[in-house]
Amino acid sequence: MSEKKIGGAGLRGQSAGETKLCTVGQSGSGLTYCGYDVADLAENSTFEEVAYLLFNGDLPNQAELDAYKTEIKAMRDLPQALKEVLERIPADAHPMDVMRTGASFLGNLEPENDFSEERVAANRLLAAFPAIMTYWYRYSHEGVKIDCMTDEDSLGGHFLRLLTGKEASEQHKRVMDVSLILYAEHEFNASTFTARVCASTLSDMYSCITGAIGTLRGPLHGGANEAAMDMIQKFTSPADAKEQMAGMLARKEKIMGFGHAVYRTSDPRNVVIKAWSEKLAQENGDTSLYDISVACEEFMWDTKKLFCNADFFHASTYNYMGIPTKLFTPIFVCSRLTGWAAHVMEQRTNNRIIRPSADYTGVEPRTVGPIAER
Ligand SMILES: CC(=O)SCCNC(=O)CCNC(=O)[C@H](O)C(C)(C)COP(=O)(O)OP(=O)(O)OC[C@H]1O[C@@H](n2cnc3c(N)ncnc32)[C@H](O)[C@@H]1OP(=O)(O)O
Ligand SMILES: O=C([O-])CC(=O)C(=O)O
Repeated sequence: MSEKKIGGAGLRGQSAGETKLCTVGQSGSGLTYCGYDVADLAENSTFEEVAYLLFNGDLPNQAELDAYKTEIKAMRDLPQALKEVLERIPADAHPMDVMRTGASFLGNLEPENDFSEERVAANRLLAAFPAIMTYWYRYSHEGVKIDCMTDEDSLGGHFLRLLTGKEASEQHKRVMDVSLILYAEHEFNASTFTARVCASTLSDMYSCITGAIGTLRGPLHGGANEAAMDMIQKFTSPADAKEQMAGMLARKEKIMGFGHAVYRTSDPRNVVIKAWSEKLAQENGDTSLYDISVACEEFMWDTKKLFCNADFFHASTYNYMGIPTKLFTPIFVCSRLTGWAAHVMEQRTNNRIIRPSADYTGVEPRTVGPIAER
């Protein structure tokens, strides 16, 4: 096997375009959406305000926010044909495949006919994703056909109610809101770049989002929150976590939820979600999952100088809220839809088809010989 190329591989460090939406790692570790620090947004805004910000470039005033929330609340239900498709997807399907099919099928029923409908398509997906995920989950796992409309004020609260059929606590609703804010946007990450490449061919919003979901699914990207949960659940104590992780590193296994393509010393989303994980652990009374997670964080920093990315403490946070592990990455979809759609709209305002070049490393030119002589 030839030696792995690190330098320019994966387009690392290269600018592939301009954006007004986000900066990542500009001061080493910072993250801003349209000029606002993500920690400020997580403390002082709601996910709906962030969605509005990404789609419009500015935070809404109260009247604008009220109107926006009313608009997307009315779009939460699913068409009957989509419910029937979701009912046919087996319980052991990957929930990200369900999200991909849900987005794609909705695009058949309610296509974006031209770019003047891009906001409607984006808002429709935003409003419908929680029901796409939970309608399939509860039908396939519990045999229940849920009512996809709720009176919940926030998208996070709406999702939690669809998942359990009961109203979640104010604390859990707020944690979900913060989580959706943290995951909303991240510049030219792999899934967003996929969406922009698709948009650059002048394709429709649903195709861009469907492609982005497929890209987010992988464990090196959004799938890491689920993979991190699978890992920490196997550890019996902080000491066991350190011992097992040492073995994983010796076997050159990737530790999910650690490291980043852009940040070098920390991911600013980690400190926010870690604090919520700790609060939920205390509320729960059993802090062992949080303690194990902290041991993992210490071990990875001490041995490899690798830090937790946004995904790692999301695992324990969601687990403390009783969310099934297989829904972790689909929740990421519900949030990142805002970033993806905003990038699609931005790409369309100043478009040139994205088509880079490749350095050829294949065989020298040759001719096709007769098949009997090959
Ligand atoms: C929301 C998100 O999408 S955040 C990212 C979520 N993904 C994960 O948590 C998966 C685990 N992490 C990784 O695989 C990587 O750190 C990535 C994909 C996030 C970034 O990849 P890169 O930019 O190539 O990482 P970077 O250049 O810093 O790392 C180089 C070396 O560091 C080591 N390294 C980086 N991350 C890890 C890790 N989590 N575990 C073990 N070793 C690691 C590896 O030795 C890697 O060498 P390799 O190419 O032989 O695997
Ligand atoms: O930026 C990246 O490469 C991955 C990431 O953290 C994200 O998409 O949130």
